[in-house]
Amino acid sequence: MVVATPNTLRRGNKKTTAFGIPTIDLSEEKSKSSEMIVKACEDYGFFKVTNHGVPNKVIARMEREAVDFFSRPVSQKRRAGPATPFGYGCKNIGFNGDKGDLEYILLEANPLSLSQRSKTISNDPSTFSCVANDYVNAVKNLACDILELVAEGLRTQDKSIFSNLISDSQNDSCFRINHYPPLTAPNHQQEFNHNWDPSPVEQERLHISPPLPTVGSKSRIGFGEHTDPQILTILRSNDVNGLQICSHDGFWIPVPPDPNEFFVFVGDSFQALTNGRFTSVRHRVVAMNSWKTRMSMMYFAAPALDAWITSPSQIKNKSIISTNNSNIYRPFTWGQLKQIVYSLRLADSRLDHFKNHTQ
Ligand SMILES: C=C1C[C@]23C[C@@]1(O)CC[C@H]2[C@@]12CC[C@H](O)[C@@](C)(C(=O)O1)[C@H]2[C@@H]3C(=O)O
Ligand SMILES: O=C(O)CCC(=O)C(=O)O
Ligand SMILES: [Fe+2]
Repeated sequence: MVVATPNTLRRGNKKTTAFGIPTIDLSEEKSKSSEMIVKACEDYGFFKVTNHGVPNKVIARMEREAVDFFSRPVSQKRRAGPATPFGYGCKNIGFNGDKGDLEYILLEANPLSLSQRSKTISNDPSTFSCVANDYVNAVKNLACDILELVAEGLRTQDKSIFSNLISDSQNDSCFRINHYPPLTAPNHQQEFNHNWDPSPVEQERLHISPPLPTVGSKSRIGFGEHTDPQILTILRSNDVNGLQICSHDGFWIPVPPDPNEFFVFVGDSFQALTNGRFTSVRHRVVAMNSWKTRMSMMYFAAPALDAWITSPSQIKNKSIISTNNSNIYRPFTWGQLKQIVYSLRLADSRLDHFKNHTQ
């Protein structure tokens, strides 16, 4: 795959940043932003939102708690692990041998689990769980607003058809904080590896096979290419680069970081809900010549485990579903998709398992 240069990235006359990422200002008129969001979901499965309404204070507090956690000695961080899949993880992603150059915490996004898990994460668990809850609620509201705008843009009768899925009290959403080491600061890197590398005994137990994957000589894979399985992902990072998205024509597009704004990813479930009109965006994180640590926070908005993921009949008419009227996927529940997701590798494509045979 080729890393695109800025010139190859500009398409049409869409409102974009210098690097071609569609940007939607949520303070604009609803009809305009809903149309732009639908277009961005079709063209990229990815966009940036400005004037998102999430208070800076909520973001700053979450960032402070996360920085505090990752700066602890590894022995303390391990009390919150290993990630199975929730908890503290280091270099291992999922259960099937995927590796990345990062450490992370993966949390269930509901208040009860957050409060339980906080006890292993922080010396002041009630503050951590309160701060994480505030953050999760704020980004969940943002995700609901975006899903309502999508419904508006697709002209569905029920404007809450998608947002209801993730606001359900049984929703299975999760929250992840990733922490990537810098690539080029030798001392820092040494300290990072010293702190993070599992012992030889643990390496054997975890079936670790170094070295970590690379792309070219001056970069290392932080988080390998994949699509997110949920409906929507809401990402916020510090000002360190590394995130890349894959365009429909196969170019890796670097996404300039913007700590003040949020990035939104279409997930596999949204692809199925729109009968393939939207496609989930492949993305990855590549550590490149940076002296700084990247830290990103992702809210993965998912429905309840028993919720059916199927394209609503209202949007199955030809004017809205772009390709054809027939269902690409047979109906499945989020729980069924999740089971497939965890049986596969990071880069695998999961929706193929639910394709209708006539396709
Ligand atoms: C290798 C894996 C990790 C993952 C579950 C999987 O089997 C395949 C998808 C991975 C992913 C990517 C997006 C999110 O970060 C995540 C939490 C998810 O829902 O799917 C991770 C899973 C994980 O790290 O547990
Ligand atoms: O850390 C990032 O910037 C993105 C990570 C990601 O894609 C994920 O955790 O699913
Ligand atoms: Fe992702």
